[in-house]
Amino acid sequence: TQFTVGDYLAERLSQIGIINHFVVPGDYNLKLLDYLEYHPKLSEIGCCNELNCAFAAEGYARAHGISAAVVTYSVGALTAFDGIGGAYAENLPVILISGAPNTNDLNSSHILHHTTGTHNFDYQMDIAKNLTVAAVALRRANEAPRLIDHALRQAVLQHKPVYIEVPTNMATQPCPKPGPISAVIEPETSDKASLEQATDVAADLISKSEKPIMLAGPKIRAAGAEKAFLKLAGALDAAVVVQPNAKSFISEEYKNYAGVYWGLCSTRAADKIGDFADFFIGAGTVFNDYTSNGYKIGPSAEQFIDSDYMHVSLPGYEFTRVKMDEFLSRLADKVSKKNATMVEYARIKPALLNYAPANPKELLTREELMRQIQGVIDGNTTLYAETGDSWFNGMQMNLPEGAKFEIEMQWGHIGWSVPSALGYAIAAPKRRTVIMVGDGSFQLTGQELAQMVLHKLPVIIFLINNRGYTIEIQIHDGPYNRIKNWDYAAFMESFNAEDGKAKGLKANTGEELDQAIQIALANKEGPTLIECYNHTDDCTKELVAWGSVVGATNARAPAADQ
Ligand SMILES: Cc1ncc(Cn2nnc(CCOP(=O)(O)OP(=O)(O)O)c2C)c(N)n1
Ligand SMILES: [Mg+2]
Repeated sequence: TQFTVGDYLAERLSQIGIINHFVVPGDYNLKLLDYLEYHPKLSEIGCCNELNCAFAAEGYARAHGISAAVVTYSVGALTAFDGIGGAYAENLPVILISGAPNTNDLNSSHILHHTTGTHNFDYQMDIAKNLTVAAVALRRANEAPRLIDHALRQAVLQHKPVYIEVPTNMATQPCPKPGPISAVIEPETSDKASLEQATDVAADLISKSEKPIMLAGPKIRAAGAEKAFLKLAGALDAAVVVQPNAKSFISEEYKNYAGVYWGLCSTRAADKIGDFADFFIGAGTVFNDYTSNGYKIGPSAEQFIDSDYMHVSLPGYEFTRVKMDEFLSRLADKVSKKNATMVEYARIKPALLNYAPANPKELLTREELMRQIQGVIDGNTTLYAETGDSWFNGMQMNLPEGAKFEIEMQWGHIGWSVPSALGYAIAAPKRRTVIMVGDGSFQLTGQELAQMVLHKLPVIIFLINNRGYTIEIQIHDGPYNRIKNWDYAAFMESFNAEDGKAKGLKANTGEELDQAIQIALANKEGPTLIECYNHTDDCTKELVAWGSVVGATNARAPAADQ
């Protein structure tokens, strides 16, 4: 049969490593979906809506490295864009593929369905350009190979989302076969002279410091620089702290690990050893308003080196085209031991958080809830922490070697965790995926549990029901933070319909939670949701403190000269 544009796109998606792609069908993309299904190494995962489809692809990329979501034009893509903005914010290469009107209609007087009913067909591409690092529209079959390869290469190199628009009559068009995939995936490398000079300058700054500390930020995973970071940490033998949205990117059992560096929300006295240090060697850090507690924590520019995927910032210097991992690895060859922060940390290192068991008959407290969730986390577990007090509860969890932690602190879209964890579990079915999600967040996207039932994914969902938007209450309260309660356990069971194996359980006491967890761990045939009682006022002290700082930061008056 004739090789087509649809075959080209399918082959390229498979060649960059995608096995499952996430879809919501629509008449603008049905033929394209057929070609993806024809491909022997691609199979689709259907989602209930396009926001969840984009989030599921985002989660697949967290576990698998790269992903694709396929949606229909306008009514599909516009909600998918919310998840794509999240993928951009979180440095995840999601390839958003959208159906589009037949090319014959684009410059005609025809009015088409799913559009605003005008002759303007550009609004979708205009939005896509703001939320991706490459946005292409396949208007002629002979251009498809070049445009597809360009978009995919930008996703692979920059670890950011891209957009490919496929008119409904394009997938079937004849198209040349692809050349070697190296054209798309060949990595970039540093400019040699810049790499040498950047590491000379950095080594000199470090030699002049007395107590350097290392700080891993959220972009270190996207840059694939974790090993190089540890090579430098080993050469220096300095203390290592991580930003909250880099938790687990460095093993919490690493000999020099000193906790999450997040001011008053820190763990393991990371803030104290950070205050002791006189120089920060950062990698992939982002001090946004939430991770800097209202711009109140973090090193001064004079005592801070940082690096992103392809550039390095040092006091008085900026080097472009220097790759983070190559920079860290090369720098490790040029530094000598400077372990003052590890010597000091040995003196101040606190005992690990360890709550005493509560009376099993008593109403669940937050501490008892967290003590029992801690017990579920083993070296094969990935813990998802949804926006809410789950951020602060999750942050305090101690992760054994091999455990992973997923959070979305830059985009911070409530409801992200359930669909994202679906994608994650599809990519990594052998891992134990556990979600901590509040009642408010869950109400946005909980229906995606249906796919976990369909695909028999044994995800464990701790639905923390504190009757409302507690994180918002702590930032600024009002009637809008109260929500209608659901029967979340029944909601979970409702997805079984005639043949599912999901379980929806309620836990109001320590004893009920313990029993529910045993049932959840034994349920290999589907997800288990445990609706946990949590009194509205029983939240972390960190959320209370952080909420007031963030609330005040949000409320700053306009600067006088604005
Ligand atoms: C898409 C989206 N819409 C609104 C918000 C604002 N927001 N952030 N957190 C919340 C409430 C979260 O409530 P829950 O999930 O119940 O969490 P907690 O009660 O804090 O444990 C809102 C409404 C948001 N972060 N994302
Ligand atoms: Mg809540």
